[in-house]
Parts: sequence; structure tokens; C-alpha cells
Amino acid sequence: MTTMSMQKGVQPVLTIILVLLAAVAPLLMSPSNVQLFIFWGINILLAQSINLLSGLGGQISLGHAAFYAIGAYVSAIFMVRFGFPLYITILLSAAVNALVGFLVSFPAGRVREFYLAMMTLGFGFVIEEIIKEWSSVTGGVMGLSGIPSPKLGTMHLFGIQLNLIHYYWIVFLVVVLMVWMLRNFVQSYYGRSFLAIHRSELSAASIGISPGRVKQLAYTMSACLAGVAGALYAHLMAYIGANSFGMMQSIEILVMGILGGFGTIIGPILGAGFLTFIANKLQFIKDYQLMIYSLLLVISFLFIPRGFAGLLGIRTALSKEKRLQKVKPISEISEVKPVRIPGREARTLSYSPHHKKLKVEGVIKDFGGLRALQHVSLELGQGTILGLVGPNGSGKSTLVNVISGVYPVTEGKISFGKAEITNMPTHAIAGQGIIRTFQDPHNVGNMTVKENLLLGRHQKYRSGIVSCVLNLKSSLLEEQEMLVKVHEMMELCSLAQYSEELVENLPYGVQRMVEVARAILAEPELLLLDEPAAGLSEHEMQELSKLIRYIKSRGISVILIDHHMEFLMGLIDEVIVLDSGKMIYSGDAQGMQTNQQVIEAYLGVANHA
Ligand SMILES: Nc1ncnc2c1ncn2[C@@H]1O[C@H](COP(=O)(O)OP(=O)(O)OP(=O)(O)O)[C@@H](O)[C@H]1O
Repeated sequence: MTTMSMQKGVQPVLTIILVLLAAVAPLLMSPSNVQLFIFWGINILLAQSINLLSGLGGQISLGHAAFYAIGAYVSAIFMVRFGFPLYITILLSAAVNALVGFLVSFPAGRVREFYLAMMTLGFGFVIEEIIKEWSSVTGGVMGLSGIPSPKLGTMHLFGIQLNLIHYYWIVFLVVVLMVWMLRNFVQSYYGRSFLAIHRSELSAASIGISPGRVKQLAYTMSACLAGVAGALYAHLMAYIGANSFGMMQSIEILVMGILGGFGTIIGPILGAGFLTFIANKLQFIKDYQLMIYSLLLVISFLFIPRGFAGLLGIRTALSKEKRLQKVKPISEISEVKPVRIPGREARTLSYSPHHKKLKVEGVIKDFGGLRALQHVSLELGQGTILGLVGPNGSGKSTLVNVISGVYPVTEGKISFGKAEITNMPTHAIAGQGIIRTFQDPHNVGNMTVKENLLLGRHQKYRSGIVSCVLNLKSSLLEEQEMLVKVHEMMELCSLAQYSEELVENLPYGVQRMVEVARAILAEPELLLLDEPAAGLSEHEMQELSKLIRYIKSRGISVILIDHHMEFLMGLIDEVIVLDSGKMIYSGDAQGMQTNQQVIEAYLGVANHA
């Protein structure tokens, strides 16, 4: 047997042994230790909840205990008042919280950074006040007591009186299930879209990811998870009061996530463990808890920014490739239609044949008193490469920005095919088939090359969230198909050797190539390349030229901004020259070189320089 196959055989056995150990552990522990482990389980859910929202989705939350509180009160009230069983009250807590999270996402999704921090802080205080004031339902400042609890032997499930060990098993099951589903989610295109939005909303939108939708999902799922934790907490304690869900609890949840390592699955589990067990040993300094938590946060930010997970070199992969490889190596998949690559005649690429035409009509763009674009009009047909040139500050990037929806136009109309796209949001324009790159590559730096390229396929995924979270066969097959296309694109762009490297660690030229490859994988009909050759070596520029020719050969139209005339001349079919926002030339490249106005405005400047 090879080492690899031995490892494969050992892994499931190890998992089974660990699960069995965890299952029998409470039988060998004192009740207080069993309770401590239950707290760890509840804290894992809380830490994962903040990890999902802040660590992955990038949405700061300073009032997270509010979701925890809602979950606890919903479960407790439905069991105390209506006698609902535990499994129903947990589901109700999750559902009510999901709804609250969804509603909160609308105002929260509109603000960022400091304002978002203040908003979530306010949300935490509002929920705390409601709990205190709505005494007829919540018990007010006196709290809610008499909640059926396994600790007191007052909770029954399916006719069985539950004790602490039973409850441990329930919490264990819930935590294992939730963490497994969360891992599946993080490794799906949904999870990748969370990180993409976290790193740059604009970049994510440029490949068709809707920031609004991602935030709605992040708040809904995160609240749902905190709701389950709240329900489990309420029944463990038998009593809940507003004080258990204040500012301190919100900070504690944050510390667990950050200290453990945001963006990973293992990190929050470690962070939750650290706080559960250490805090328990430090009861005598409880009065200084806030100070200690604040110190922990500062220490974490300064010395271990990626938390315990970072210290241990743990990173959660953002694709299911490793798992899929175990089933069947990508190279052996026959169900997937091969992606065709130029120069590899045996294959073809399946891009849409319904190419659309770009029409820009009389576009004006003002920035305050500055008119960056003055009545610019152009038309671009299928498979044409249009060069966009002009001196610095002449409005080239602004034109690309208004076409891609980054800036609204002041006046004028832009259409693509039959659709008018003037002032549409960027992700919707990407949905129409217009994909862009940026002057500085806008990849997700803390994702690998392969994961960044998978992001390019985002719009092509069809699997629903349930399918991804439960790893249903259809979603795995789809992921496999996408991976095949990504691998072929890496081959085409000479990126295969960097496949597993984090993009932020790569040379500038490679990062550029990753961004262009990602854009191509989105199967655009129009590609907007803003100075793609800037900072590239001669060899890299040649590689890029080849790639652009390939794009054209697939019938994709390109608008290409660049200052390298030699690079441009070999590629473009048509050219537009801008000067101070005005279009001073439109035609072929040869004509441009002899046009007097262009020579004065642009080439003249270049020569002079
Ligand atoms: N967000 C903005 N706010 C205010 N002014 C802007 C903004 N974006 C661009 N401008 C201004 O609009 C004009 C055109 O800028 P733009 O970046 O489009 O030029 P460019 O031709 O792409 O230049 P370069 O070749 O240097 O990238 C410049 O005067 C610039 O300062």
C-alpha cells in the first residue's frame, strides 16, 4: 500500500475514534465539566456565527449578542408558554433569527466601517432594551425563569427525561452538523463570494457578484446560527436575563472569532475553546473581564492577526477539489465537456454565440466642476478590439467606469445588445456579459490562484444553497466542471504552477494574468481591460498579447486601454483617442498615427516627454 492510500484509510478510522471518544467523554466527567464542554459547543456556534458575518463576509458586528438573545428568548418562550419540544423551539429560534438577520441586512448593507460598527452596536442596545422593557413576554429586568432544563431534570424529549449527558450529546450533534454544513458552504461558490465581497465589493461586483445579496445571506445565516446557540444556552441555564446578552457578550463573541482566526473553520473552534476553558479558570478576575478581552483583541491584532489558526498554519481551502479528487481525479472525469483552448486544436471553448453590440451615445460625466467626459459616443461590434488611448487624465478610465457601472453618467445613454445598461449596478452589468479588469489588479489576495479563478465562474453556478451546504451530488458535479475549466485556463495562461499560491504573494505580472484569466472565465461578451500591460515584463506582455488574440478569436469584443503603443498596435482593430474628455479621433490605428490633432494632443506629449 502506498503512503497516500494508507493515509486515506487512516483518516476515516481516526475520525470515528475521535467521534466515539467525544461521545463517551461525558460518561467519564464530572457534571461541572460536562457543562463546560456544553458551553464550548454553544460558543463554537457563536464564534462560527461571527466568523461567517465578519470573518468571511467582512461585515463588522458589535452587537452580535442581540441575535444570541433573540434565539434564547424565542426558544424559552415557546417551550415555557406553549410547551413546544426542544427540536421545534430550536428550529423556531433559527427561523425567527434568520428573519431578523435578513431585515437587519437592509440598513446594515448600506453602511460600512465606522457607521456599520455604530449601527450594529445600536442594534445590540435596542434588543437589550426591548428585553428589559417588554416584561409581559420576556420577564423584563427580572428575567425569564422556569425554563425546562436538563440540568434540573425538567426537560423531556420523546417521553425521556433529559439529563446533562443527554444534553451534551444533543449539543455535540448540533455542533458537528453545523460545522460540517458551514465547511461545505465556505468551500462552495457562496463561501468564495463572501470573501470576495469582504476584500473588495467593486471587484466582486465586476464579475457579477451582487454585494447586496451576499450581505443579506451573511446576516441571515449568521443570525440563524446565533439563534441556535441562544436556544441551546437558554435550556442549559434554565434562566435567562438581559444581562447575559449585553455589550460584554458581544465583545466575547468577537474575541472568540478573532483570537481563533477569522476566515477559517478550525480557528473559531479553538477561540471558543480558549475563552470557555480559560475564562472558567479566571472567575476571580471577572470584574476585569472587559479589560482582559480588550487586551486580548489588541494582542491578537498586533501579534497574531490571523489568530490561533494562523499560528498553526491552518487555512481553510475555498474549494471542494481535495474532496472531489478523493472521489475521482479531475483528469479522469468524463462527464464534463472539455474546455477548448487555442493552440490545443483538439479542444474548443463553449462561449455564447449571441454576441451583443455596445452603443455609447452622447455620454457626459462630471465630477463636480470637472467634465471628465464630453459627449462621447461609440459603437463596438462582435469580436472587435477597440483601443482607447489619450494622455493622462483624458478620461479613458472614466469611460470604462461608466460603461461598467462604477460611476453613473451625468447625461447620455449606454446600451448593450437590446438592453439599456445606463447606470445599472456593476454586478448587473457583469450579468449582461460586460466584464472588466482594473488598473491595479483587483484579485482577492488571500485566496489562491485557483480560488480566484473559480470566482470568475461565479455567475455560471446554478446549484442552490441547500445543495451546496449538504454537498449534494449535483453541486459536487458542478464544482468539478468548474474546476476543469479553471485548470484548463491556468494551463492556457501559464498559471498552473501558481495554482495553490495565495495571490498576494505573487509577482505583479502574475497577479495581472490572474485577473485577466478570471475575467475570461466569466465568459464575457465584452471585456474591458484597463491598462493590462502596465508593469509587465516584455515576456509577460507577449503572453498577454497572445491571450487577448485568443479572446478575440472566440468572438469576444474588447476595449483596451494602454499607454504602450507597440503593444496596442499589434492588437487593435479600431482606436478612439480622448483628450480632456473629448473624443478627438475615431478610426483605424494607421490613421491615428498621422492625425494632426492626435499628434498634438497625445503623441506630441509622448514625444515631448
Ligand atoms: N472619482 C473621481 N472624482 C473626481 N475626479 C475624478 C474621478 N475619477 C477621475 N477623475 C478625474 O477625471 C479626469 C479623467 O480621469 P481618468 O482617470 O478617466 O483619466 P485617464 O485617461 O484614465 O488617465 P490615466 O491614463 O492617468 O489613467 C481626471 O481629471 C481625473 O482627475
